[in-house]
Amino acid sequence: MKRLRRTMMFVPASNPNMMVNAPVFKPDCIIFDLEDAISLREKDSARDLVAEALKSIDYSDCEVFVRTNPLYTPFGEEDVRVLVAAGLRNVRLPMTETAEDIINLDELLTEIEKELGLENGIVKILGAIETAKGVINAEKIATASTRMLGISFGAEDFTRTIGAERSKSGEELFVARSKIVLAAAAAGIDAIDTVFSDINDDEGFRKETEMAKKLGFAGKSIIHPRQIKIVHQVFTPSKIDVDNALRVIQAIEEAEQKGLGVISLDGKMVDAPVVARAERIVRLAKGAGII
Ligand SMILES: CC(C)(COP(=O)(O)OP(=O)(O)OC[C@H]1O[C@@H](n2cnc3c(N)ncnc32)[C@H](O)[C@@H]1OP(=O)(O)O)[C@@H](O)C(=O)NCCC(=O)NCCSC(=O)C[C@@](O)(CC(=O)O)C(=O)O
Ligand SMILES: [Mg+2]
Repeated sequence: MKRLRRTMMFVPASNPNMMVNAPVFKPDCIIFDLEDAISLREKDSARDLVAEALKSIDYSDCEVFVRTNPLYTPFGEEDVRVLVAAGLRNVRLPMTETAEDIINLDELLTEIEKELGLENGIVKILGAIETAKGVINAEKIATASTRMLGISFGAEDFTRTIGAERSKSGEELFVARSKIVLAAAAAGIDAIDTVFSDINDDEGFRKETEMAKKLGFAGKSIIHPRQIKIVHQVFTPSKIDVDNALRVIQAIEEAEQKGLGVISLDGKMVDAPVVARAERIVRLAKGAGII
């Protein structure tokens, strides 16, 4: 079954306490961060900490990613080499701006997999798009490698690159968000929305999360455990949604037996796209364990 990626929680890779506790909060995914949350002085020790954590802590209830440093920095290649050897299977590549950025990582992973005797392609990539150039190239990035499992949006860096202030209403992000969702959908991979930095503003966070869901994102990057519940509430179908979806599927199955492809249910047309949406809701509900 397709994995749920409603929450991707950043955990600074210099904080052993947070690294140990992160799975207890049950985010769908954990991202150990070696990039912006780690100072230059700590880059090597943080990488070693992640390697140790991957080898010794059971993260099996969460999907684990590492946000490595970009490959154009002195740390990126070493991050990937050391951590794949320690068991990492998902790389979140920051500041992805072109298809070449992904292709370079793909080639490095191919080389490392060969050296370690791993199956070719076992390590997957999530490309983090967080610049104007990255947004413009989103379609090419999303299809640059068969390893791609998603693309994410990073609004903090993005607003910096376009010279805008980040607002809570998010008008300055609308086009970029939609472009990322479209690129991911066309490539058949997940789109993950950006972080919301004001940990204490639950109402603002919920609004932004609801908007991300409406736009078509599969989930949201987060920075604090208290944001998990809100995202899971928003991205998990409600009981009413699930009941309606099950009724739609049952109604269309009965109709098909009578040779009908389109019917009406409670005064609303039910045809193939409506059924496909209902099936998606059931899949999400099953993934979330509520069916
Ligand atoms: C903000 C704060 C310091 C607050 O900490 P505080 O300790 O004051 O919080 P408290 O409320 O006291 O925590 C209560 C209990 O929860 C534990 N706890 C808290 N947070 C936890 C956590 N994340 N994981 C596990 N455990 C956690 C804590 O250890 C404590 O446990 P305990 O002591 O046992 O009670 C902390 O959350 C934190 O560091 N967050 C991650 C920050 C980060 O990684 N930023 C970089 C990624 S974004 C970026 O780069 C932008 C981007 O690139 C994005 C893109 O591209 O997508 C772009 O451009 O947009
Ligand atoms: Mg960033």
